[in-house]
Amino acid sequence: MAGDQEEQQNIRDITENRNIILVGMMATGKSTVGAMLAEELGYELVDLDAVITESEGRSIAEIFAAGGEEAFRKIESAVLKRMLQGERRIISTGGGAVLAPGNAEVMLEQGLVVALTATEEAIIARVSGDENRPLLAGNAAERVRAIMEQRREAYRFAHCTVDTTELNVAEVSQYILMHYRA
Ligand SMILES: Nc1ncnc2c1ncn2[C@@H]1O[C@H](COP(=O)(O)OP(=O)(O)OP(=O)(O)O)[C@@H](O)[C@H]1O
Ligand SMILES: O=C(O)C1=C[C@@H](O)[C@@H](O)[C@H](O)C1
Ligand SMILES: [Mg+2]
Repeated sequence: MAGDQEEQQNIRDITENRNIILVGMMATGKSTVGAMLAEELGYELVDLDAVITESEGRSIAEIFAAGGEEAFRKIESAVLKRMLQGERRIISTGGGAVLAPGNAEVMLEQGLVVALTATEEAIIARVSGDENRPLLAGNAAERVRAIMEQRREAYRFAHCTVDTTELNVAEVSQYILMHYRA
């Protein structure tokens, strides 16, 4: 292959096999959009919360109940780093996977990092009636507001950001694919 062509092929190989890593607040759609992207691209879907639950043999609520948030974050960081060692993966992280020091840097190295956002109102509506998020126990709307305030800067490190408030899941996926293929 001539030099130029070879370089072009290398660039294509790198970009085409790159992981896509979805970060963002709870209920911005990381799991749902991740599943659609994996289907579209024929990539492996890695839903971090699901991998943690499976490898621990316990629910997220049980992990929080036994060791608190700190114990959960340790497990989450270890699983995240393990899952990032691969390619052609769609990695839907949990909402707090960006919090532990160093995780953001590893994500940026290992793929295209896309932050999903939504307004407080949209998030509160999407989590209503869902009991599976220990950090939202009690008054879920209050907890969403407090956590969003705490994490105001936490998702800014991403390569790009998509506001999902007015988009459906298919529209969010298409938008990400456009960025990925660009
Ligand atoms: N763009 C969207 N428009 C409307 N509803 C959505 C959208 N994206 C996701 N939802 C709905 O919001 C709920 C939460 O979505 P999902 O579980 O994908 O969020 P998540 O970001 O993975 O949350 P978590 O951080 O807790 O894992 C689901 O009921 C899903 O169908
Ligand atoms: O935002 C968070 O901190 C969390 C989000 C979920 O995906 C789970 O990872 C867990 O409930 C914690
Ligand atoms: Mg999820």
